[in-house]
Amino acid sequence: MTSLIEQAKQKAAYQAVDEHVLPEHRVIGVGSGSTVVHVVARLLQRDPALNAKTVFVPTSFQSRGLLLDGGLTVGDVEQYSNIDVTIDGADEVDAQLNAIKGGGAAHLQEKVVAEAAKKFIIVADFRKDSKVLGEQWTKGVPVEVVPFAWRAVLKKLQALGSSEAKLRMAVAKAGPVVTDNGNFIIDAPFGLIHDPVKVLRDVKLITGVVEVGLFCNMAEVAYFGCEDGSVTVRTK
Ligand SMILES: O=C(CO)[C@H](O)[C@H](O)COP(=O)(O)O
Repeated sequence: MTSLIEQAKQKAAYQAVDEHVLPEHRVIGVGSGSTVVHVVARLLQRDPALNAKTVFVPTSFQSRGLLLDGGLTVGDVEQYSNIDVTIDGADEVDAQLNAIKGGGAAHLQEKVVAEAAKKFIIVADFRKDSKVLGEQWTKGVPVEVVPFAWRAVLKKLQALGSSEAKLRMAVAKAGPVVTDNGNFIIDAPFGLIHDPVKVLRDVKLITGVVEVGLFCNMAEVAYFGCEDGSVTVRTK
């Protein structure tokens, strides 16, 4: 039986695809994570003739695999820098639609594909819905760093007020998580983030930081699957 959370993810994903992936769209960005699995499932329920005319731009090894397994045509932002719409998950979304992303360590490619899109849509379950970032997602802001600089970046993050910042360690491998881009991830908690743009700027200015998992002023709409089976749609 599907759990409440899985049902919530599915409802949000299906509604977002139904409302934002249009027959005339030719290039669709596809985010990463467990909610995006439902996005791809819904895309695969479309008319196969429509999918055959469409290119899908993945944001990670995981989402590329989902698309290829579904027999869809994949492309990259180098070939397709104008994306009609990108749909992605999030770790937390605030009242203004700013988001924390990178729980799956894919936020660099996710941000590039989101920024290349005319519309960026977030799909999530009820646990991700917050007023202020840092309320629900307390693991910290994911920060992708070049490996040789990680200790230097960690010190700078601590100096910026993230005293609990730490290198993300792998689970089924000794040592750190290595991203799809060959980098490391530092998770940097900043408590409640009332000004995510400032945190984004401050962290991005640290030399050695590749990308910060704060997506500010990017999403047009967020779909949250709720516990009661409904979907909350939040627009800017
Ligand atoms: O940002 C991400 C990966 O880098 C994911 O979109 C985010 O972690 C949400 O994942 P899930 O849908 O599994 O909760």
